[in-house]
Amino acid sequence: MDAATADNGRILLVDDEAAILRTFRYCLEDEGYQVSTASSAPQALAALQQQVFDLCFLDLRLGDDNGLDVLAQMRVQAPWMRVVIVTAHSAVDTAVDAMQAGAADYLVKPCGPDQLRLSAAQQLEVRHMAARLEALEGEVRQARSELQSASPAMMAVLDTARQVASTDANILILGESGTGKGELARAIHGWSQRADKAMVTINCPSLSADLMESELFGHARGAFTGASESTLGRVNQADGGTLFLDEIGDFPLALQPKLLRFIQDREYERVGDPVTRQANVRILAATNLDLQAMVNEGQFREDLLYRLNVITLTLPALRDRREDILDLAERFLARFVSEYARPAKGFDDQARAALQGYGWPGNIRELRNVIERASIICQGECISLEHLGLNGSARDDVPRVGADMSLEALEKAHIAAVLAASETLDQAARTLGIDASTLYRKRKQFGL
Ligand SMILES: Nc1ncnc2c1ncn2[C@@H]1O[C@H](COP(=O)(O)OP(=O)(O)OP(=O)(O)O)[C@@H](O)[C@H]1O
Repeated sequence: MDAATADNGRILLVDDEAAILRTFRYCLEDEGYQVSTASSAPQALAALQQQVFDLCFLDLRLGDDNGLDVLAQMRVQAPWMRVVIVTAHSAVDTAVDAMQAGAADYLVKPCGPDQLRLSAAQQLEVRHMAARLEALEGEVRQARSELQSASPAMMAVLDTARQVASTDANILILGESGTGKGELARAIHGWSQRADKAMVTINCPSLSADLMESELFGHARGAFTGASESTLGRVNQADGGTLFLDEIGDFPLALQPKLLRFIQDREYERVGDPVTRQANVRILAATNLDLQAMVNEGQFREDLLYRLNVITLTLPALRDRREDILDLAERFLARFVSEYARPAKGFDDQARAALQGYGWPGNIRELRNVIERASIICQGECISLEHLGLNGSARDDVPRVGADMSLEALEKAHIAAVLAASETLDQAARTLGIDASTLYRKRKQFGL
């Protein structure tokens, strides 16, 4: 017998015969459903106002009340709820009327426990499928609206992403920081056949090699000091679904062979446990680093790179998809004014021109932050230039020769500005007069 939980199904029994309510209740509770009862029409309708039900067994003969009227009110109050009419043999005609009025099915009394159980299981399956469909439609709407774009460069990336989403190919998502790599990974998972399974994200820079191994693959109890309980690991959680390795460039070099083996053979061992386990996981990875340069430097394994980048998607920087800036700004504004209950409704002409013309080195993340701040400080309906603070932040970032700053701070600011203005890392390296691997090292050193 399962424990009764709302997840299994919430059922309302409506009958004016106490004995029937009792027997039905026992039978359905034994199946693990959560059951409530009502012995009159007003009680039934009151129950619907207090709780959400997935299914109702409704006897149409309820004292003086007309069961068909009750059904009509139920359809208005809880249109998602499946209603099964329970009727005497002599009143089957009314049950047919009830089905025309929206009931899902009917049972003829006396009905045995098997019939009741079967009916409940069938109706709840339909209800759960409808709920799942609703959730999926919501996700699809969400993914569409979040990632819609009018920029040819971005549309091309989205087209490829949709096409490859349904395959099991590993995908490497490249792009500057803040371009929406995490957002795209979530959308790909949502478009894939694994959408109803988990997407598990690991943020690689946050973990050392040892911690990463046990986080990824799990560990046995006592495997190391402090391992007081066994854990299953993220790979296990992602079984059947997607594992998203964010900032893969920071994945510990020492652990890369184990990740490679897992990707190749889908096999792994927990730390401190020799049993070989399997998990069917699709890998998405993202980085803003130049992995090929890292391979050349001996910082990243080439064989792992080739496993990860079966498909590579490169997200354009925001300055290269200017068609989307105002649309994104308006969507962020709508979101934040509603979140913070602020009065702003739009942007004036100067603010629009500034948003459109700015370089956005921090990409969509920076745009989002600018709009969040503007929506909070703007007291009126129109956001203007002063609320955006774009000139101020740009001035602060510009290094001035001879200013009171260290050589290192000057170097960092100059590299950041050149990176923001360059199409590619190679171009930035050429402008700076250094080679790509030196640029890689400097970016790492300065956290750019
Ligand atoms: N198309 C979009 N629509 C709305 N918001 C977006 C979109 N793309 C990204 N964002 C938002 O911008 C911010 C940065 O996105 P995300 O974290 O996906 O970028 P990233 O490229 O993974 O950044 P990093 O490399 O720094 O991890 C997040 O707040 C995200 O919700």
